[in-house]
Amino acid sequence: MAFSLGAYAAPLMCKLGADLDGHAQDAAYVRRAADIADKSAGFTSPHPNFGCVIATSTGKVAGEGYLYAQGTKPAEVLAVEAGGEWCRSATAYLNLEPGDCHGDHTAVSALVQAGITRVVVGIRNPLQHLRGNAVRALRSQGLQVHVLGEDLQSKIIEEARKSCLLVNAPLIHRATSRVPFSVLKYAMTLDVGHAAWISSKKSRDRVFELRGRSDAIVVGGNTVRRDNPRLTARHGGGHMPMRIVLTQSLNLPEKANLWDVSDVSTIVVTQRGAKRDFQKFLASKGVEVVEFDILNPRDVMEYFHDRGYLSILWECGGTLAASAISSGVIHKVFAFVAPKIIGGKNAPTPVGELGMVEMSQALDLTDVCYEQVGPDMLVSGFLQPVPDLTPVIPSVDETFAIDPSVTPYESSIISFYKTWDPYGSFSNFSPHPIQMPDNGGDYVTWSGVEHYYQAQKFVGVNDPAALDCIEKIKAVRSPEEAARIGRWMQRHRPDLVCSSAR
Ligand SMILES: NC(=O)C1=CN([C@@H]2O[C@H](COP(=O)(O)OP(=O)(O)OC[C@H]3O[C@@H](n4cnc5c(N)ncnc54)[C@H](OP(=O)(O)O)[C@@H]3O)[C@@H](O)[C@H]2O)C=CC1
Ligand SMILES: Nc1c(N[C@@H]2O[C@H](COP(=O)(O)O)[C@@H](O)[C@H]2O)[nH]c(=O)[nH]c1=O
Repeated sequence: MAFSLGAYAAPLMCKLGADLDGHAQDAAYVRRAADIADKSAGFTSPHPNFGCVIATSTGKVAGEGYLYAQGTKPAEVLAVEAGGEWCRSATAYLNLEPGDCHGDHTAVSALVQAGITRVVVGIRNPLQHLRGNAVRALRSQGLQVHVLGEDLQSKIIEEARKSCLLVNAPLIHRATSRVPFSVLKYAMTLDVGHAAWISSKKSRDRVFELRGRSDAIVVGGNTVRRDNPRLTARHGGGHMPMRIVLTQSLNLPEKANLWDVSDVSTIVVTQRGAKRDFQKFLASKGVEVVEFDILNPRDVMEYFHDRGYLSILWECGGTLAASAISSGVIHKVFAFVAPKIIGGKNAPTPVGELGMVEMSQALDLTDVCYEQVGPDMLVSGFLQPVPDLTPVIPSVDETFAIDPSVTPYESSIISFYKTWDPYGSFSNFSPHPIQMPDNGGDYVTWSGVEHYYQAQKFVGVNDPAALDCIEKIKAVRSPEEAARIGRWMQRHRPDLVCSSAR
């Protein structure tokens, strides 16, 4: 049996719980696929989180894998590599119907070639142009495909399906609402949302993790003026989100931690025409400024959706939080509640004025979780439930397997900013290897365009550090990692950047 061991693919010959049968077994393995899929949240963005568990006919797990980062091997490929010969006549459990960024149905081919005979799919792909394609392709190859909620229905199956919806909530919300998935996070005492440090060190470590799962963090002008935050994910080696400041006045200090963009970028979003000189000052610091005619959270979020952002963490104060909630752009809330009371007649609230007067108008959270983090309680829940994308059509007839609730893409616009877009294979981040000539004219294979692009910044520079950087870029598995190394080096060692790339 040829097992290829790796951190993201594991051969296992154990049972998930004793004597699982029927729906219970299907549900348990799909949940497992969802659990491992979640391990790489943040790194996979803008891709969804994919997990695959392969179980033999006797219910033993032969192999499993999850997508480590965008552009790396699909979960299904890792799982069949780990399972080897044990995959013959086995069942593959997927939390999400595979997409097809390679244009060649890599995940489907891997399952078919490994001899898998049955596939259980947690949820269909929420993206219209991918939806139903892999299910149809697998069925056309003679595999039995069961989609939870369509071909399998019971309480336990419904719970497993829910775990699949939750693990890819950002993608599903983004696909249906056309704004990035937004999480509002705040810390409060038992009575108020004070400005000073409220939550414990453990809670703050948890915040770093939350930051690492997000594409960007949003704060308002007051928070920059009063807290001078850094908004970095300081949990070691994790994904670093961008920082976004929303300010109408642009009345911001010249000295601020957010203007240090050597490790991570900052975008300031403001009202058109605001303080032109300060805009120039920010630009000179490497901070991007974006102007809006009228600054409101919905327009800003639609803009960041179009720039390809998947998930946003709002760490603002109550004024902006209320405005964002009222605009309907906040999907989930994380409230850290510290067991302290500070009182105060004019004490700030974590969410400002929403115009509600009666408790019957209060917004209810759904799928609420309570978790003790050190001395604090973390209460989280959805302000907008994860949309249910189950098609109403029977899954046997795949011809009409298109979700009518997802707005069709404008036919005149070709979208390829992100790899999951309909023309995503044109994206720099698409996982297609390319061959390019080196200095001697010999063709060298690069993992993708982004790898090649980043490395070109340092080509021809007579310094061992430049060569070392090129080799590092070449070696990493994902385009995102290549981009991170290239951008980091460009900021920290501009002297290593060749003149044509400056
Ligand atoms: N307990 C906690 O978890 C947190 C507490 N805080 C505290 O909160 C205080 C700041 O609170 P607060 O002023 O509410 O928060 P913010 O500064 O986060 O948000 C308000 C500011 O956002 C800008 N803004 C841009 N667009 C809008 C809009 N459409 N609606 C509302 N504001 C918009 C304005 O900036 P401008 O004035 O520049 O135009 C406005 O003053 C600080 O003392 C900070 O310490 C902050 C974050 C978390
Ligand atoms: N006060 C408060 C928070 N405040 C948030 O954290 C920001 C500071 O981030 P940084 O500069 O990166 O450490 C601050 O501006 C505000 O958005 N967060 C919490 O987890 N707990 C707390 O008690």
